[in-house]
Amino acid sequence: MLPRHDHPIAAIATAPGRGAVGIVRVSGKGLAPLVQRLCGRALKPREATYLPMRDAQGQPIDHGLALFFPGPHSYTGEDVLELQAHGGTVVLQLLLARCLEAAAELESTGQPCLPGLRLAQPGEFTERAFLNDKIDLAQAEAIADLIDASTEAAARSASRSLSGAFSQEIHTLRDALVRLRMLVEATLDFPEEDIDFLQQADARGQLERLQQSLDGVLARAHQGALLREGIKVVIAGQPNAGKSSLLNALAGAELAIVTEIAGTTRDKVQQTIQIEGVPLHVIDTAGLRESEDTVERIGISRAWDEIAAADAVLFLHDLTRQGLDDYRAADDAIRATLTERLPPQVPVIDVWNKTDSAGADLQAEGLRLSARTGDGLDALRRRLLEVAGWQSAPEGLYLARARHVEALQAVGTHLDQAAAQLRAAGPHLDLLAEELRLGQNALNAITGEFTSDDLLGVIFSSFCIGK
Ligand SMILES: Nc1nc2c(c(=O)[nH]1)N(C=O)[C@@H](CNc1ccc(C(=O)N[C@@H](CCC(=O)O)C(=O)O)cc1)CN2
Ligand SMILES: Nc1nc2c(ncn2[C@@H]2O[C@H](COP(=O)(O)OP(=O)(O)OP(=O)(O)O)[C@@H](O)[C@H]2O)c(=O)[nH]1
Repeated sequence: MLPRHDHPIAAIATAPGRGAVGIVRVSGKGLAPLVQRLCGRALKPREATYLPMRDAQGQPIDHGLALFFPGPHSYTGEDVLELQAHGGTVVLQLLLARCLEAAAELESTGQPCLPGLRLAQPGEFTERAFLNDKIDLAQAEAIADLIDASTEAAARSASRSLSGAFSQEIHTLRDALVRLRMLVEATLDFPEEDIDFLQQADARGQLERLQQSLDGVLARAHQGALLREGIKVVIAGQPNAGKSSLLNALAGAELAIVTEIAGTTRDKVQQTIQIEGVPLHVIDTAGLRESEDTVERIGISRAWDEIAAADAVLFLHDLTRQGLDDYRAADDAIRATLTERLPPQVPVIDVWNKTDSAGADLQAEGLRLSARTGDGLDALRRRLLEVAGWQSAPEGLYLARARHVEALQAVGTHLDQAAAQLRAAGPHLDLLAEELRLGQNALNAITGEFTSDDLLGVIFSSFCIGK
């Protein structure tokens, strides 16, 4: 059996459903005979040809455009054939089936080319582009992110990553790291050169500059990841504080049910809102209180599950009730449980709601707003962005993933260890060399050099079919 990547692959490349035009795409080595069989003629490279696309009996399935990209000058780096037909589900299915059938016919006539044309798995075209060095891993991820982008800012920065802006920064870091490694390795190989040699070459200065550049890239990657992934904000508080009203006000739509009856919200309601292009996944939860009602108790237990998984918690209070002892006691109890269950780095934002109907003399710390009138919402939006760590989009931002941020943090840890060795009185040069090597590995994992097959599988399988 051939290795997976040696089989030619075929798929419908356009979104399922009706469309003006739909594309069936085939990629593999040596597709020319298949082109001949499917199109009844050879095609000029990279030129659209209008022709009938026929079934096995010679009956036309459709009339459309055929395009042949001989490898390596194609999306995947292999031969690519595109059949651009009318975008109906059945037409495209028939064309796809015809491709598989024509390949099987060629095989049965003993043609040595084109063994085992099969349906492509999700992301497999792009995976081939990666394996054939058309793009690196960060660029492949940017393709998926561009397709999935839900805001203009996300799309523009994914496009910048795709054209290599992020990869370029990684290469620059890696080049500097490799220079430093060469210096250290040379010192290891020639022990008589000893530590003076490193001092003369200003190894410490080189490492410091590298750490500074890394910090810059990390900050930008973090912003890019924020733009892609957003943060999860959970609105929590006692029943009737106005949590559902606040979600609705932030979303600008009546999503969650609002009533004056305490305990209205039973199950979580989630909405992604955007502030300056940053996606915030806001979740309204059941009001927190002691309850005998079975359904409400399940809702409250789910609320705590959501809170435990939050990046930030909006602790909502009712200004009109802040003077009541019972109310304050219940809030204190909630705060105690929040402190107990939340990791210390998760911020809790205190927000007092219903300013429109509370007296001016009331004292309360935290933000004040009215979900009803919208007063104070802008300040809350700004606070949320601040908590998310968003520093208003710098020019030329690129999209990044949490995976990239984690890898860059790992590089930082190795560089810190390396710096500690360099500063030590009797530095262990072999340990220093090892930290630098590990740092380089972590950088390589971003662009996909020496990345494990498992990780590649996870990344590409999240693509859509035909991509
Ligand atoms: N019809 C169609 N549109 C599409 C795609 C496609 O596969 N088919 N793409 C699929 O995602 C994207 C474009 N991606 C592509 C990337 C490289 C090449 C290509 O032919 N590259 C050659 C030549 C480059 C050049 O002339 O500068 C090469 O790399 O050598 C084609 C499409 C978006 N639009
Ligand atoms: N005056 C005033 N009333 C508000 C405001 N926000 C919400 N309310 C009212 O407070 C009551 C409760 O609002 P909800 O949004 O359902 O409160 P909740 O916190 O989701 O309640 P549960 O689902 O019971 O947990 C409703 O009668 C709302 O109209 C506000 O800003 N001002």
